[in-house]
Amino acid sequence: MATDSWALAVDKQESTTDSVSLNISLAHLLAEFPTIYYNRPFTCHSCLVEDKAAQSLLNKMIHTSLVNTTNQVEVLQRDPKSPLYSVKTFEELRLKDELLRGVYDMGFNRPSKIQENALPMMLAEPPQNLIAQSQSGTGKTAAFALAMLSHVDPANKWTQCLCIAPTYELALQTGKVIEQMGKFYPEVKLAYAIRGNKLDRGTKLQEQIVIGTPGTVLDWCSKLKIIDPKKISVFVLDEADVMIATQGHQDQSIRIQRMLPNECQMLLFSATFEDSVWKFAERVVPDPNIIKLKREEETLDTIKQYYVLCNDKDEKFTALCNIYGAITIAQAMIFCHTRRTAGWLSAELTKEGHVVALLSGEMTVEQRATIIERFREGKEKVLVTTNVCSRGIDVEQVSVVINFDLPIDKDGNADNETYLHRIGRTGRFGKRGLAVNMIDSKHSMNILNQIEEHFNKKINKLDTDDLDEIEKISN
Ligand SMILES: Nc1ncnc2c1ncn2[C@@H]1O[C@H](COP(=O)(O)OP(=O)(O)OP(=O)(O)O)[C@@H](O)[C@H]1O
Repeated sequence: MATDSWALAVDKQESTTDSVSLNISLAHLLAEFPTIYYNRPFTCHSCLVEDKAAQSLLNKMIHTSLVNTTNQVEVLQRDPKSPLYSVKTFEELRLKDELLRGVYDMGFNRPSKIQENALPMMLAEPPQNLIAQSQSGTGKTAAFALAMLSHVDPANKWTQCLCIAPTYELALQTGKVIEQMGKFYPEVKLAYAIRGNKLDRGTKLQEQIVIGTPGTVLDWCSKLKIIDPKKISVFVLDEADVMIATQGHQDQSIRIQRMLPNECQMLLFSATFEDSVWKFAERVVPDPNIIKLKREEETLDTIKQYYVLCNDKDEKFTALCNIYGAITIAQAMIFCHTRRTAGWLSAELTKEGHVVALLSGEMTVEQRATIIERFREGKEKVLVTTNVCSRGIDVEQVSVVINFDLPIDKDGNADNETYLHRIGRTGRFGKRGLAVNMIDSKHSMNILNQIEEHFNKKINKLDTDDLDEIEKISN
């Protein structure tokens, strides 16, 4: 599976890196492994389509503030009779001063929706197990980072909290949050259980919190006996949906969990909750409380959709220029099927004087995050991209979306879900939008018809040679 190849590539790369000493900060790690973290290009186009790990990382990098939703949190308590606590302030949690300072220093004024319920459960005595699901950017990482930091006893020089993440990069991102939040609590130390961080068998780890990938954590707990799993009181499994995409990681996570004491608190987080995640969660988290925050549904209701008939890509480009000539477009996203078309189109648009950003498959996650960030800040007005690059990314202020090529799945049929994601708006951002689909063959017309049928919405024809007609669509 594609995700496996990503994981394998990471594993391979990690295994070829030199060993580093422990007690290292994130900055130190990045300095040690710059090529892994920043410079690794994506090599396999098809891998990208499925690559949940890369998508997760990209989302983490671009979500520099909370994603707000109007949906209500659903809470299922293990013991429905026990009172349900939720908090509106961090003070109510009676955190240690050092941690409260850390939280405020990160600019958090009040708990996020998911944190309102999750934090009291995670900090309760006796400890409670939790399965929590909410989309990226809703505050899950910050929540369990705070829970781990609150639970450790800094006087005890052994590992008490263990957190596993699917990839090296995701582990580093989470470690960064723990380091930031624990900034005023220097007695608590963090170690990274990732390949390359080689330790001798029998070394006794003094760091109270360990974050790492399943393979290395398993080695440290069993083969190398660096961590005593019986002394772990909090176990966090992050990004469960990404984790289970790799069978090896799933098995390793379960083996780690089996070594922990019964009274250890188990916490599992996931951005999505398909059946497979649920089955896995039930295996690793006994008697859980469950918190779910639904993603806001996207709809096509406020979007005006059109199609344009052309003969080839040059005509599509002319049609695009005509649209630009007739209406004022604040910001547009243009989707192409291949990297090659995207490259060609962005070059052509640049020649026409547009300030264009190109998101392309060979870019690193870091480069992609920078481009998305710039576009979100309005530094570029046009973003040309392939679907692969933009999956899962919300750029809400875009008012015009052009499907230079329609989205198709691997069998060549209409990819309705992707169409909705490109064009749809959530209730919150229900402002009117405009979508134009470029049709250049019988096949693409057929795709368009499939899309119309699926959403039961008619898509009207637009004559881009008629400037008056184009002007009308922007009103
Ligand atoms: N209570 C809060 N107040 C303000 N900002 C917050 C709060 N909690 C988290 N954030 C910020 O919101 C962003 C998203 O939070 P976080 O990374 O914890 O979400 P997440 O659900 O774990 O997302 P992902 O699944 O992508 O890791 C981060 O920039 C984080 O610093």
